[in-house]
Amino acid sequence: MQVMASEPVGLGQILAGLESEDVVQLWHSYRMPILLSILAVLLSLRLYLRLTDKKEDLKAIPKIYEPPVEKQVPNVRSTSPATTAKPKTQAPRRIKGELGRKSSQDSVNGPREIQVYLFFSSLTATTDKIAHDYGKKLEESLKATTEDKVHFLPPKVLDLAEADYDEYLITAPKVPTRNGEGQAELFYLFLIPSYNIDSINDNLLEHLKETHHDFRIDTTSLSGILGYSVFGFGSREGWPTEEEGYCFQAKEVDRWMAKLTGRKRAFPLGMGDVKGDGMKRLDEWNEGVLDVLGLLARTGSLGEGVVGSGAPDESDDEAEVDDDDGEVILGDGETQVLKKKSIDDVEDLGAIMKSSRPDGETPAPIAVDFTTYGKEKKRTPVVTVKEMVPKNSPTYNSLTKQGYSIVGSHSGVKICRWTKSALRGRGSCYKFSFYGINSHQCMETTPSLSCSNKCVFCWRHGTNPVGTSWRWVVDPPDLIFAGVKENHYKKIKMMRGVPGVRAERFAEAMRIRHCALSLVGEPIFYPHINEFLGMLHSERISSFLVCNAQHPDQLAALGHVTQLYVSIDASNRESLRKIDRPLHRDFWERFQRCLDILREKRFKQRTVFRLTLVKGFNIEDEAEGYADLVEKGLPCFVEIKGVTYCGTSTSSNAGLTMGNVPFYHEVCDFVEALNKALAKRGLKYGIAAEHAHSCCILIASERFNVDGKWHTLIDYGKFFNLLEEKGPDGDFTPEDYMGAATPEWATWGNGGFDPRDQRVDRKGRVIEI
Ligand SMILES: Cc1cc2nc3c(=O)[nH]c(=O)nc-3n(C[C@H](O)[C@H](O)[C@H](O)COP(=O)(O)O)c2cc1C
Ligand code: SF4
Repeated sequence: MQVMASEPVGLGQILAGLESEDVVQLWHSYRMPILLSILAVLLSLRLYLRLTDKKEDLKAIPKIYEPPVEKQVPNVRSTSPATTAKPKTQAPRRIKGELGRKSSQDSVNGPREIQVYLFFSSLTATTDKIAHDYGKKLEESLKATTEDKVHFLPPKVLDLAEADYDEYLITAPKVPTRNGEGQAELFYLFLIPSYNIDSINDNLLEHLKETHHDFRIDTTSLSGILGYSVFGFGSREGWPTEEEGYCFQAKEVDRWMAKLTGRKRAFPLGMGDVKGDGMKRLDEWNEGVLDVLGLLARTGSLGEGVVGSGAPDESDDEAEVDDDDGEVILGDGETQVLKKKSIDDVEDLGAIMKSSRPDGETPAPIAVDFTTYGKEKKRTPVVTVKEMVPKNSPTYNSLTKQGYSIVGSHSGVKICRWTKSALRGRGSCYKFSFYGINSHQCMETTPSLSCSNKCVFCWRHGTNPVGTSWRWVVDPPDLIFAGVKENHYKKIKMMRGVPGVRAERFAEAMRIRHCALSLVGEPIFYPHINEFLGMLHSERISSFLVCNAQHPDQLAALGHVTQLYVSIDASNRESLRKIDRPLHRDFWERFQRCLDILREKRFKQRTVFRLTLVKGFNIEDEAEGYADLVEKGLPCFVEIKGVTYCGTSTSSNAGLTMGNVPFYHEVCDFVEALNKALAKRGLKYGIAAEHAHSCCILIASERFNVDGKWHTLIDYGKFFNLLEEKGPDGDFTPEDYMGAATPEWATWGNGGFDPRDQRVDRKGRVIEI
């Protein structure tokens, strides 16, 4: 074999050309360099592996134990030896809050102990004195609240000018229980006057803000406390409104505490004018705070709706709550919420109702003609067939998901959008402007979720049963009355932790004064509606009842209500058929009879026509037709309202789009045309009031115009007195309980927004008016 040194030859070629002797020969000649090269390669490989060793063994064989987790340090800013002695880590540690914990008490022996801290600031000593007096009063009240399993330690009153923020306002301090075996749970109260000059409040706010933004600390580092509440003092003399700075620093403290505690606002921010209602407001706030502390003592939780309570329906996120509720209004001022589609149409519902029976059977229900409830007819006992909204039915699930509480088997209650808005001082519904109804004291309910129409503008036909006769179990009125009240109050209480809720309105809301029987369904469908009304009135709760002009016998048999509405959704037969999609074949005749009954009742009841305007359905060229209907029924009032579109499947199924929603100026034009048409007929009516915010205008009979002034408000006290004196069928007229003059700001041309409140847009931003 020849190896050509001058040409580069491949190892393969060389080996291929070798005989076995050649190989031996080659080995003898080159074995030393070969062996040395192999050794060098092995040594370099070993060296390389050692240098690049990354403990890959973790991947292959997981460790069977974890190193002990470093214990939490309570106070990162503290310089105490206990803190500095802790082992340090390279990266900054995060101090964590304890959101969602039910009880922070570690003690296993003895009762739980709760320590209330009352923080205050004071420049001119007023709050200093109030805080110390209040501290003593609180101590007495808490003694009474103390239960076997819970002990309230005497409250500690702390001046924010002296208190160590690091100790109390970074993380919850560890306060040993009396037997030293555990830790007390903490509750914070703040009494904060506001100053538009530099003061201790600025330090406090700066501290809260810094703590929230400190990257080493959990953003909710104070979530270890049970809850907090703030009360602010200010002076309306110098700072008349909140926009002008009234109690502005208390609001700020409340806001930052909400962030730091993970929204554990146990009771809404209270505010009081030091030269006016200050002490009264403080008392109201104190009552609320005591209620919550009582609840904490009994249950260890802040109650439903408050974050940290662990309840499924904890209040919304601070930021989210500032947004619009996501509620949609269709048809009228009453809140009708539909966020999610559940059932597409009423036809589905029939099938669902059938299939929802536990036994899967579909018995032929015996229809009970509820129209036998008329005065002259004998009441037929109602045959129990099945429940209208059984607990396991999709209807039930759908309604409860939308925020309804179902009471018994056919009644519902829901806190309306305006009630929430009024609680937050963001405006009441048009019924406040027109009739003096306090929205935050109004309960919206129905004793019958079922209805006999499928109105295009009403989303409700998508989720609740329909029928022309009552075919269901009938719940007794006392069960419904107790149930709706209980659920209404429960829902109001859930607003406690919502930002912006005003303490005084919250306190007032715990007394229902009005009931709007118009939520969903047809209230007079319920066979015991008169008994139910009697219960409302016996507690001096006013009744605004809305019916759909399809049940003349029930209408005729109805006793006194504070205000009686009939929905007038169209001015002629064809239009009514298209818009209301009634189930009754003789719907037009029923409608006409209802108008006749209303005419007869006009000197006994405050009768109202409610018109809901839907562009393309019932506005165009119908002013004259509506005027004819007014001439027939001669109602005391005509409420005209533009439909509000929600964009849900149900409304779009009904062929409704945003294009069907009239602008406010279009509603105004219509109202003026109707007013002219009424005058043309010699009818004595006039445009009395408006609530532009909800696109609603009121035409009133001149019976309610005294000396050139409209008197659309109601004297509720008088109404109840008359009712008590004369009974539900007694002889008294709407004029007998006519209230004071309609406030100037609510009259036609003045917008109608309650000047006490602040107007906000859908994102909660203040609207300048
Ligand atoms: C210098 C000064 C500035 C004030 N600024 C405001 C203010 O901006 N907004 C407000 O509502 N009240 C304001 N007030 C009213 C105080 O909040 C109110 O008088 C309070 O009760 C004072 O409490 P104190 O006596 O404990 O300091 C101010 C009072 C003072 C003396
Ligand atoms: S009347 Fe009552 S229930 Fe109806 S919208 Fe007004 S506040 Fe709500």
